[in-house]
Parts: sequence; structure tokens; C-alpha cells
Amino acid sequence: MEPRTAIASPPEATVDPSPLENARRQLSSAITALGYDQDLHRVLATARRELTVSVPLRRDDGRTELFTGYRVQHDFARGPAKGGLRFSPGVNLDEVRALAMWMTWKCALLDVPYGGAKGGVTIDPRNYSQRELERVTRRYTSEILPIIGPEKDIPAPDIGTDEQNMAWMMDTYSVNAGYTIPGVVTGKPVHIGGSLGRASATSKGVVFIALAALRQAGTDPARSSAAVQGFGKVGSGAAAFLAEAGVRVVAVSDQYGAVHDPSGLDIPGLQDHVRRTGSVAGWPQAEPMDPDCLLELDVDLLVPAAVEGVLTEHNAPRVRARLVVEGANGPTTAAADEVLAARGITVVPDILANAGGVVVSYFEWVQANQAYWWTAAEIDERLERRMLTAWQNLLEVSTARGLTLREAATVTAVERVAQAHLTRGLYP
Ligand SMILES: NC(=O)C1=CN([C@@H]2O[C@H](COP(=O)(O)OP(=O)(O)OC[C@H]3O[C@@H](n4cnc5c(N)ncnc54)[C@H](OP(=O)(O)O)[C@@H]3O)[C@@H](O)[C@H]2O)C=CC1
Ligand SMILES: O=C(O)CCC(=O)C(=O)O
Repeated sequence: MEPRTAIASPPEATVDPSPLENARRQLSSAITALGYDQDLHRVLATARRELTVSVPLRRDDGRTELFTGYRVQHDFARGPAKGGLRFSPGVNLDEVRALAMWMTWKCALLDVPYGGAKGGVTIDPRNYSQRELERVTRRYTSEILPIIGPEKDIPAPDIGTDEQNMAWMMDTYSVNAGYTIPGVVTGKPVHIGGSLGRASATSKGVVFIALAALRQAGTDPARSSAAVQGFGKVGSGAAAFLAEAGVRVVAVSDQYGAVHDPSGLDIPGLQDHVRRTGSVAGWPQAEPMDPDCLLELDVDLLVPAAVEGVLTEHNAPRVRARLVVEGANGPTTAAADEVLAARGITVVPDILANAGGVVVSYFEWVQANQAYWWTAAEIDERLERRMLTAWQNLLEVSTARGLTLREAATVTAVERVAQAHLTRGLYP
């Protein structure tokens, strides 16, 4: 594939306010709504453990490069920490802190028995060979090895990583232990202890929730339209499942461009094009469009499924979607949330909408620990049940307490985590 230059403009709000500021603002509102004191607030706002490591890489041509890696474990009160590993050049400690905190709330909201964690390495994986990526993954795993494990912290894929990275992590961890420990990571290939349905779980979960939210708003999915930002593991799967459900997916984007067809994109055809060329850009069967304009299209449903901070106070007044379902973590800043709520646009928060991944990661961990495998149908059925139960609960809390869906989700999750702290006596 030809090297490409990203044309999508960096999100205006990733610098100010940062994802961490947004995450802390959401927590702060929940603490106020719950009437908790500032001591408990400080405990919940602060990660239990943070590790920064340096990751040297001997390149294939003999040169050496040095990357920085992070693993942040935000909370353990409800179980081992859980969360993805991101390979992206912009990764920094504060971003990982925010993502780890959101993992804690997500696991609590879905009632999976984990705390939250996240990891990252400051590398753009597109610029490195598979052998180089293997060395980086193994070295990073060795560096964080003392703090991960099936009962401590269980990584999974996130931006820029996939099941192959998880296979290398599992192998590095297992070789050090002297025996195979599949429960140390999730999102592994199925033939080495991964779960059926994990690869598609996040996208499927997004679509279960999107369809339920459309129906809740009185919109027939088969007569609705959608735009999806990001065409990676989450975005391309979400676009495909939406299209299968009869939703007209009119636009999708990645870092290099966006394509638009008001009559609906042929998603399998586009996936094929991306497999061949590495981007949605240049697909001849649709019109190119400015990726920033995708967020402002007149559609029923907008699915941001790329990075944090793309819906800001600057563009939120121009959003015309009736419903936003967050496939990405933290795509909407706290200020944008207020603008969208005031404009009557419903935002289904990340900690519910994209939780399908961690739900099936939980199923994978349970299966790996028991060495007993479920069928694809069992996994899909249990995933759908968990997602829709959480959605119904959320609607009830939101209505009963007069809160937005994000406020209701954060309040519910923070209350569960706080109760775990208080009951265990971890809170001094
Ligand atoms: N994977 C999972 O199971 C889960 C992921 N998430 C979240 O979903 C989001 C996407 O993750 P995932 O799909 O796994 O990651 P991938 O690396 O598979 O895909 C990321 C996608 O986002 C695109 N992208 C990156 N920056 C921009 C931008 N500025 N504008 C438009 N598109 C952009 C990438 O484009 P390009 O291909 O051109 O680089 C790519 O299409 C993240 O927020 C992640 O944290 C949440 C829950 C679980
Ligand atoms: O599957 C997991 O453990 C976590 C996935 C993830 O990183 C996320 O939900 O943001």
C-alpha cells in the first residue's frame, strides 16, 4: 500500500479541554448528583496505579527507536482491572488516565466484575513492519508484566492493535510464567483461546443500542439514515451491521478522507476497497466529502467511532443528527454535551454504547479460565441481553432522576464503584 497523509483535521477539543478534563467533569457531576463528599471524589478521580515504561525497538534496518508506553489501572474495587491497549502516536498519560477511568464506569454500568484500565504506546503502527510491531508488543508486555495477569489486569485491543498483538502479549506473558495463560488478555485469535464473537462485539453492541434508541425515539430503523466516523474495527463493523438492519449508511470516514452517497453506501464493497487500499478515500462508487462535514450531516443517527473530542462546543451547534451513539470513547466533550442536550439531540454515552467489546471480553476471560467454550449463538444472545438490559435500566434512571443518558450512566456506574469501595472498607 502507498504511504498516505492524514487529511482529517485534528479534533479541536483534544487539547483544550483534554479527555481527562472531560472525564473528570463527568465524574464531578455524578459526585454532586450522588451527594458524595470530596474525599470519596478524590479517591475516584485518581488512578490506583500508573506505570510509564520505555520501549526500545531495534528496527529491521538496524536503527534503534524509543517509544513510551503506559498502563494505567484506575480502579480494582469490583475486580481485576480491564481495558484495551492503544498504539497511536498521540497517546499520552492523561489520555490513558481518562480512558482507564471510563473503563471503570463502563464495567460497572454493564455489571461485569472488573475495574478499569487502559494502556498505550506512542507509535504509529502503520509505519512499522509486522516483525517490528511484534518486538514492540513483546517488549511493552515484558515491561508491564509485573502488574498484569488474569487476576490483576487483562488487556485487550483498542486503536491500532488487534488480535495478533494480543497473541504476542499472551505468549510473552505465558513464556515468562512457564505455561500457557490464555486469561491474561482478551481479543485473542479464537484458535488460541479467544472467544467467538469478540471481534465483532463492540460494533454489534453499538448497533443493538442504536436500533433500540432509534425505536425509542419513534424512528423506524429501516427508514433511517446514518453517518459513521471511523472505519476501523468498531466503525466498519457498526456500518455493516447498521446496513444489514436496513439503515441507510450515507457517509463514513477515516483519517484520510470521507465518502458520501445519499442513497446508501455499499458497505461490503467499501470494506473490500479498504482492505485493498488502506482507506475509504478514493472509493469510486461514492462522492468524496470533507470528513469534518460528516459530523454535521442531516441524518437520523451519527456514530462517532474514531477518537476522543470530535464533537466540541464549536461544531455541536451545527450537528443535525437526531441521535448520537458513541462508538468511540470520549468523542463528545462535556461542553458539547451541554449544547447537544439543549438542542434536544440524544447522546447515548460511550460507557454503554461501546460496551459490547468488554462484555464479550468478559465472556472470553470466563471461557479461557474454565477452558470451556460457548457457541457463537450463545455469545450473541448473552451480549444482546446484557446490552439491552443496561439500556432499559439507563432509560429508567434517566427518567426517574431527570438526567441525560450520560449523567444517568455515570451516576449509576459511580454509585456501584463507590459502594464497592465503601463496603470493602478501601475508603479510609
Ligand atoms: N476495539 C474495541 O473493541 C473497542 C474500541 N473502542 C473505541 O472505539 C474507537 C475506535 O477503535 P477501533 O475501531 O478499535 O480502532 P481502529 O484502530 O481499528 O480504528 C480507528 C479508526 O478511526 C479512524 N480515525 C482515527 N483518527 C480519525 C480522525 N481524526 N477522523 C476520522 N477517523 C479517524 C482510523 O482511521 P485510519 O484507518 O485511516 O487510521 C480508523 O478508521 C476508539 O475510541 C476506541 O477506544 C471502544 C470499545 C471497544
Ligand atoms: O475488551 C476490553 O477489555 C476493553 C475494550 C476497550 O478498550 C474499551 O471498551 O474501550
